Amino acid sequence: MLGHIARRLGHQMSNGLKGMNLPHVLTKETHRHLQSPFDTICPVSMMSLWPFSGKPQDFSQPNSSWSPEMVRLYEHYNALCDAENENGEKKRGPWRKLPSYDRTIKYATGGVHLSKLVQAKARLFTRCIEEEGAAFEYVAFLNKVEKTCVCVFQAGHLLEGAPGHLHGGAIATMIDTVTGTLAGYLSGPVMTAYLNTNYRSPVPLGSVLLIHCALDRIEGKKIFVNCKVTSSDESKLHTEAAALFVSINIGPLFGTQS
Ligand SMILES: CCCCCCCC/C=C\CCCCCCCC(=O)SCCNC(=O)CCNC(=O)[C@H](O)C(C)(C)COP(=O)(O)OP(=O)(O)OC[C@H]1O[C@@H](n2cnc3c(N)ncnc32)[C@H](O)[C@@H]1OP(=O)(O)O
Repeated sequence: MLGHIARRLGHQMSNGLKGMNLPHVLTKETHRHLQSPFDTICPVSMMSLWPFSGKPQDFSQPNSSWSPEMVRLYEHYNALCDAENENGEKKRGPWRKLPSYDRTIKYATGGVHLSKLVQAKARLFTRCIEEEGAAFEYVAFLNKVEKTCVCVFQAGHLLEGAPGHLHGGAIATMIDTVTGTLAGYLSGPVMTAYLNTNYRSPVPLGSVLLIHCALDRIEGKKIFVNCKVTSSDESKLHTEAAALFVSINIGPLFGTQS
């Protein structure tokens, strides 16, 4: 039910919202799935789930803080999104650029325990610093066929850990985000159960990195994803990780019991 909505949302997000009337889709989907007599979350079907006042800002578009290497890699993966067939005609390939917003769903409040103020001010952690280039600059691409995701990440000056180097928590945050996005795309709403991270070599602050994630396997509601973080030319391994995501019921995220 809500899983279906979220999965559809994930698909639409990965399609870049092109040509979509999302408020309409969300309302239609929500109505379609929440009007069962068994649903206890009637209020959700009454409200718009569209979280943004106007057109949402996609924070994974190039901005003036992006280094030439960041732009080069963005353009490289972006070009893979439009493949050509044998006649030289443009067709959609397996790659999709994923848009990135500073919130996902307005009414995914995080639970009834949150105050209205916290709900109103909540932002996705990786998109909470407004100064361009200061923290997490990233863009992710999904390969639907291979069930992989690659993220180009430029680590800003506010993410320092050891002097001059990237904080391990910032690296783990990005791995969680990209592996979680892949798991969420494949299985609908999930939460991280574990994220085992091995830091192999330090990352100079300001570096551009590649985060490669791939699905290992799905066992029931468990989604296992592996991840490697390398330098932008892939010659240096910085971090390896293995993550387990578990499919969840998103009712509690809407402040309901189901
Ligand atoms: C909605 C839209 C979707 C669209 C998607 C695309 C859009 C993308 C947009 C934006 C991208 C942003 C992406 C950000 C991603 C960030 C994610 C986070 O950081 S989440 C925060 C940190 N995580 C927690 O706080 C969890 C806390 N833990 C829990 O809530 C529970 O423990 C949970 C949900 C993980 C599991 O609880 P249970 O009650 O549902 O399930 P049980 O029965 O305990 O476990 C199920 C199976 O998993 C195993 N399991 C659970 N935890 C395990 C563990 N730590 N290690 C090993 N196995 C574990 C169990 O042994 C069991 O296995 P057996 O079915 O018996 O084979």
